[in-house]
Amino acid sequence: MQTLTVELPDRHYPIHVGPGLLDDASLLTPHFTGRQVMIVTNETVAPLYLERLKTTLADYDVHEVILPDGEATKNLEHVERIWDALLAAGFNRRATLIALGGGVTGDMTGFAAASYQRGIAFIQVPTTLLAQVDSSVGGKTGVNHPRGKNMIGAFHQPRAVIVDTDTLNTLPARELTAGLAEVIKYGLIRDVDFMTWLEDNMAGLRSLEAPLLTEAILKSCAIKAEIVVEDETEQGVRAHLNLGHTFGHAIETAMGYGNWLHGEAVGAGMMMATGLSQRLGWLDEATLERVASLLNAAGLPRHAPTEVSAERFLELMHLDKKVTDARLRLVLLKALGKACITDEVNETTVRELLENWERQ
Ligand SMILES: NC(=O)c1ccc[n+]([C@@H]2O[C@H](COP(=O)([O-])OP(=O)(O)OC[C@H]3O[C@@H](n4cnc5c(N)ncnc54)[C@H](O)[C@@H]3O)[C@@H](O)[C@H]2O)c1
Ligand SMILES: O=C(O)C(=O)C[C@@H](O)[C@H](O)[C@H](O)COP(=O)(O)O
Ligand SMILES: [Zn+2]
Repeated sequence: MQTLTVELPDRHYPIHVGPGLLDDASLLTPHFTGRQVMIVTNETVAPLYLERLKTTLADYDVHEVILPDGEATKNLEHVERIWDALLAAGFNRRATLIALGGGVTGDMTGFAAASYQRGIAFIQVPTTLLAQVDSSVGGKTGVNHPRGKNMIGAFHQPRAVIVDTDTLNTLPARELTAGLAEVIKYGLIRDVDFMTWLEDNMAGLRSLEAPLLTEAILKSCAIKAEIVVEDETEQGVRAHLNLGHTFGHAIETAMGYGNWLHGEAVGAGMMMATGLSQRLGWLDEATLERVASLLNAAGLPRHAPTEVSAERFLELMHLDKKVTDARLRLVLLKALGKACITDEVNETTVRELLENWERQ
């Protein structure tokens, strides 16, 4: 097992990464704030891992909530199911929530923890690659609104992140690929050497070679932790983690939550952000090709869906949380490994990109 620490100014928490960690009570119990524990998971993950985690925690007062699966369930109705279960069990402020599953489970459990009795402790036990490299770290929690992605939420940091890398063995290939989008993101925004490493090792990652996956998870979490420590509530540099997301979230919302996976939409969105950076003269053609090849090698889409017109894109992109004073604020690339946030891109240039971008 290897451990990173997220060293926030006033708190810190561990990210433990390794095989078999679901069986290790000593990684979880020191972070409990009392004996009451509620595991939140979904109907796909529960048959795979819930009993094991409950056995690990047999000495505690452990309850469970099993939610339906899917991005379309990431809403207040299902957070309410968690609140209801906590109240029905008579849980108080000393209760601890555990999110066992992917980013959907983690985001909703985190938000339930942020809001139940004005805030209780929670622990992330991510079981998708995407959740292990991104959503379990950093404390962004929340739900979607029919009008826009992640529109309702709170910053609420977990007490610990426990990444059992064995759980990736049951993950469908499409979900692994979606997680690779966020892994590639870290290379693009901050670390060209990591991007080169990904180019060299993409085939091994996709065939679930454990040492490679562990290295990719550790590197991704290290980059994310570094950025979150610098800017916990996204006043500045944290927005770099949003590369491709202004386009990507528009795709997810326009297509109906769950039809394009988050990672797939971010893959196409990163390609569009890279294309815009090239149009602005910041990147050359060869760099654009290099990004396209890496996304392709990961099995990610590079084109936007035909169903989303330029007009609809722009409408949804204006709902992005980074927008200020009605101006789009986009995360683009000044160079490979060097992200920037800008509100100086002329909307006509964005419209031209959207009108001419190949659709699939
Ligand atoms: N909070 C953040 O910082 C942050 C960062 C990135 C993404 N997100 C959010 O995360 C969500 C996407 O997360 P995701 O990609 O994990 O999706 P997800 O939670 O829907 O999980 C993907 C699928 O894999 C299944 N699954 C989970 N673990 C499994 C396992 N080990 N074996 C087999 N199946 C398994 C799930 O049941 C689901 O069907 C989006 O809502 C996105 O907005 C949040
Ligand atoms: O942690 C962050 O900050 C991120 O932006 C990570 C993203 O991968 C993630 O999808 C996040 O939920 C997007 O945040 P949002 O504020 O645009 O909803
Ligand atoms: Zn994301």
